[in-house]
Amino acid sequence: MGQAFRKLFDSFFGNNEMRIVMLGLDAAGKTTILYKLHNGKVFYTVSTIGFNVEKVQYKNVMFTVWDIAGQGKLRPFWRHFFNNTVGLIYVVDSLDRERIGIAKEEFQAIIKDPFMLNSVILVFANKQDMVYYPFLCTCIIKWPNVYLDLDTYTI
Ligand SMILES: Nc1nc2c(ncn2[C@@H]2O[C@H](COP(=O)(O)OP(=O)(O)OP(=O)(O)O)[C@@H](O)[C@H]2O)c(=O)[nH]1
Ligand SMILES: [Mg+2]
Repeated sequence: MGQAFRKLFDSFFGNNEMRIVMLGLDAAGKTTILYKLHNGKVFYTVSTIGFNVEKVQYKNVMFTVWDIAGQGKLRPFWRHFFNNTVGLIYVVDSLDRERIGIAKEEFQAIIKDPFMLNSVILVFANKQDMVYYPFLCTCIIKWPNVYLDLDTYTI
């Protein structure tokens, strides 16, 4: 499990079962990450219709990680998963420059939702293995509980 994910999971010390949602545009890599977190393996994936859910044990805490479909027509359903959520992993495809504006708008809509106001947030810049010039992190973190993660982590 990579440093970015450890940082997120460590912030929940003291509780014994928690729910985390993983969101992002279609093909960002959410399902791939879910199964890598769950059992360390990368599987062939098809675009999710609905959601996948797996338990991820970290130290003595059990996380239930919900990977929700990211296709445009399915995004209106995201908000139904916000209740009782302690953490958000927002996955961005670093190669998908064309839709970075849409990814930003969707992210802004999520963090404005009243159910998400106290969530810990990890923004994960995925597919860094394919980026010719790896990101230099020069971003300003404005939101109080956002970890902006642009390092070349592998999970
Ligand atoms: N090169 C590279 N490809 C990746 C990475 N993560 C995922 N992919 C590929 O990206 C494609 C989409 O991955 P998924 O995990 O299915 O994407 P998703 O976010 O679950 O998409 P939806 O289910 O449609 O919301 C697949 O072909 C993956 O193999 C990565 O870190 N690097
Ligand atoms: Mg998926």
